[in-house]
Amino acid sequence: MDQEPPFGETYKTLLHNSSLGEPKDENPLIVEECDLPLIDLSQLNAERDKCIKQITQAAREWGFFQVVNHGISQKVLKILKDEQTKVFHLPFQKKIEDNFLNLSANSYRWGNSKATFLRHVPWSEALHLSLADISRMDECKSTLRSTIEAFVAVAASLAQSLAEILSQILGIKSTYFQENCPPNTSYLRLNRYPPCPFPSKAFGLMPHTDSSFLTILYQDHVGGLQLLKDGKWFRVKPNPQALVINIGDLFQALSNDVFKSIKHRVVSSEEVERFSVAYFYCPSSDAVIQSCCSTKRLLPAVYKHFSFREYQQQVRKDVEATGDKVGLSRFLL
Ligand SMILES: O=C(O)CCC(=O)C(=O)O
Ligand SMILES: [Fe+2]
Repeated sequence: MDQEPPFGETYKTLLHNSSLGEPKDENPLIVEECDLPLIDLSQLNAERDKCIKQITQAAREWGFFQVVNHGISQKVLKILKDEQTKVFHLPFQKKIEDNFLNLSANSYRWGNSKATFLRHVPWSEALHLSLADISRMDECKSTLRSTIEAFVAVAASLAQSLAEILSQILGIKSTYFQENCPPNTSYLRLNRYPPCPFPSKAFGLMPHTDSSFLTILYQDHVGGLQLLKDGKWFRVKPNPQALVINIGDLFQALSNDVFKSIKHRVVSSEEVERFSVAYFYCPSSDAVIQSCCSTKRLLPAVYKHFSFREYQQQVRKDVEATGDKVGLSRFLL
């Protein structure tokens, strides 16, 4: 189909060599179903302390949880999925045009041109948008744009509220996120995972942690998201009413390892395409991340101070050099 990126042709050699020297999987065979903690955010009104405790506990123990009554209507989520489908179903040649949807260069991404192993090729395509880009989006895609804007407006305030809740037990001042994450410093990523003929050889998205403070994910009904907990991979069962929240590297560093940025990956289906939307709550490039050592936890800092710019540059450098991200361990003291 002319909508599909040319995975088979581009990665022919990697496919051919795929049994040779590919990096080893971490526990590839053990995949279990898991019931992520499911938190009803409407309880923040009636039983605030109990709900805050659930959120904090989930972030410590899992680094991942799901929320319902999150404020994003099912109607917005449905229109977003429909619009996302239309955009990714445009011909591949159109998607790689300069100025596609009037977005910045490299907003449309697929595969990984730097990969030297099939294991490092994400069998997926994505639109990676800085929030500042959204207002420039092509007028002829006005429904996509207005739906993204509706999603982002709620996601932004949800992200800030969750971050503020989580920061309470760390003793971080309540204005920290307001000050460091002004509007438009976060990112939105629309993902599409085409059916993959070799789901055991290539990931839809390889194991990674997110570089954000936290990520809000909306996944469709197909499934395929897995997370690594206690050395085992767990499938996250799709819940159409829920959003998935995960802690990112910046919160792990800020919390001095109290909250965990957990590795996750996507295993594609052989038969059906899958869509997801990820909102990465990020600070401005100049923001300095400094491990908090709250009065209750006088543990020495685990990480050096670093700016978000330094972190992003290091990630880019590692991905270019090896096809993979090293992440927080680069900044250990
Ligand atoms: O598609 C998914 O379920 C996960 C997406 C993801 O992890 C990401 O975009 O960073
Ligand atoms: Fe992710």
